[in-house]
Amino acid sequence: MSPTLVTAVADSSAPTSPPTPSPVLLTVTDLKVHFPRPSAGLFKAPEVVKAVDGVSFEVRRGTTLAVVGESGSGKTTTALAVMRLAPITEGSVRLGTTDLSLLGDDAMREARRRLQIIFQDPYSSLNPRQRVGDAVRAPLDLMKIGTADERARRVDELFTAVGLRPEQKNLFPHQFSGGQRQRINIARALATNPELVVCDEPVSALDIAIRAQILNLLVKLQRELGLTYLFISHDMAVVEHICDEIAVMYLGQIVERAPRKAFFARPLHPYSVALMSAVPDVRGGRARAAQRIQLSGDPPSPISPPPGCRFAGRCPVAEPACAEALPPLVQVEADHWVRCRRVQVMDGKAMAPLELPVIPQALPLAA
Ligand SMILES: Nc1ncnc2c1ncn2[C@@H]1O[C@H](COP(=O)(O)OP(=O)(O)OP(=O)(O)O)[C@@H](O)[C@H]1O
Repeated sequence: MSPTLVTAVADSSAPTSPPTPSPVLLTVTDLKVHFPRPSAGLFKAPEVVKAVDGVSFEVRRGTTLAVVGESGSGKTTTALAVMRLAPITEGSVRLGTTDLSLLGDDAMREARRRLQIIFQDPYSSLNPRQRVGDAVRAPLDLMKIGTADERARRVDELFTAVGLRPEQKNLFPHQFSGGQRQRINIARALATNPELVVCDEPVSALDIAIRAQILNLLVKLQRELGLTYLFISHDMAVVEHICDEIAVMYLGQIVERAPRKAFFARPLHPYSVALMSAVPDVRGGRARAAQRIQLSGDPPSPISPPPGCRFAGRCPVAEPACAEALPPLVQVEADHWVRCRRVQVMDGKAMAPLELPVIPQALPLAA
């Protein structure tokens, strides 16, 4: 018997331990992206838009972290900064052991093969006058990867991987549907064999019927190629389908971070609870929509965020103290982090100050 088989037999009687988590691929530490704006008047100081204001997270290899939040919360800017397509004001973005924030232009060009992005709009992200095969091959040409024959073979392989036929490479973008165009964008993003793929709302411009197909394709490719996704979305139903972990952003900061199961079972931050209560498709169907937690007002300006909790002015359970000092992001349960002074921990269990509305049991249909 070979030593490997001996080990396998011996292990079969051992108690099963939880699977070892994969190593961290992406580490974002205290990321800030501040955009200067010209001053509004001759004697006024220039203003700064604090689009991302101290964001930290990690993504493990082969897993998906979803970043959610309302429009303007800083999701896209975070994604662009990770790609080094938005200027990093402070903080660091590490891919494995490489600190992307320190790389010069040449080194960053080289690093780009390891991380790619898929944008929201499958229409505008393709050049209408370029054959789609050339578009998919472009990153390989640009980075001088492989010979001409190898690049051509790779394009065929990529078309097949995303569910298209290699012969379709000679067509132009207008000859494809929206879903097919997004498949072409995915093929292009995968051309250089990246480790990290940043997906910025990749299905929100598509018809509902096509969304599930593209999400399933992303899941399949992740499984087959061991991809790591940073997935930006405002759609909780989409996120529940695809993520392993979730981070909720509000006005440039993360207010809650948790594994998918824990978050969808019981969000803890009042903003997360309000977001979830507004989603008719996630847990509770229309009954949930009828009991929506209405938030009053708009988020404050990212130019002059309030000194305390940034959500305090709209929070249904805020106390006066909430407006005084910014609460830190605190770990309240295993891997579950919340930025809210109202979340208390008792006997190792976090208590939410605002619970999701109770879902009435569906009534049986009358005979
Ligand atoms: N280049 C820029 N210059 C100045 N302000 C910017 C710039 N890019 C983004 N912002 C501002 O930063 C804030 C965050 O924007 P961002 O697009 O990251 O939010 P988002 O959560 O992705 O929203 P959406 O879902 O609408 O794209 C917004 O107030 C936005 O107006």
